[in-house]
Amino acid sequence: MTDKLKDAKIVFVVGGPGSGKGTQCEKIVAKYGYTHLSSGDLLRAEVASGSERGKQLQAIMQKGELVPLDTVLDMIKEAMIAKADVSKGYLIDGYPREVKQGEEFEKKIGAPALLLYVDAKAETMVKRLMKRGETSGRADDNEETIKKRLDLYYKATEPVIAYYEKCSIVRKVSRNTERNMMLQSNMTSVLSLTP
Ligand SMILES: Nc1ncnc2c1ncn2[C@H]1C[C@H](O)[C@@H](COP(=O)(O)OP(=O)(O)O)O1
Ligand SMILES: [Mg+2]
Repeated sequence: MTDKLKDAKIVFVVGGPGSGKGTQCEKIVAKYGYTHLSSGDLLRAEVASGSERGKQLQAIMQKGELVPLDTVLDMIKEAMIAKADVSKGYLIDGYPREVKQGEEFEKKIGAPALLLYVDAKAETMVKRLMKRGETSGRADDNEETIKKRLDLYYKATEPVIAYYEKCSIVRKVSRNTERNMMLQSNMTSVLSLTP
């Protein structure tokens, strides 16, 4: 455990590729002033830096596979520490991608207060990703890689939701509930500053 992050409020944001995790996070940032950290964005920044490690990451991401756990966890932890003095809490978007990632996070950083599950139909996710691919410039927004990312989501990431349901910290948000989400008292009490 890192001292600086000892009492940090942590919210995991989990959902399939193109489910709208980033959009939900932006809304929470606007309303609650949380720090948004997207594992995918952190990884893409490393790729963009042109480093040797970035090149290896790029090759993995292009195939729609998961990068090594230690790499992504180190990056998240570093980014969290960098914001520790000003952060009201953290939205960890795109992590954990598998149960093991959640367990390691808890060992090295701390336990999440909440898991926000961004639900969307497979068909919707594929449509959005194909559309995003027209302008995103992302090497993984193509039909073949999208299919692999979806398969991996159902196989490796969905079990994460069941895992955290056991401790009753999962809150589901889908298109229908989106508008009401910010009014839900359980969300508000966890996210707000008042103890
Ligand atoms: N927690 C994590 N563990 C391993 N690989 C990850 C990861 N988060 C992101 N990646 C890698 C694999 C993903 O296919 C890629 C893009 O991630 P993302 O930006 O979260 O994409 P998506 O739009 O599919 O949700 O980066
Ligand atoms: Mg994203």
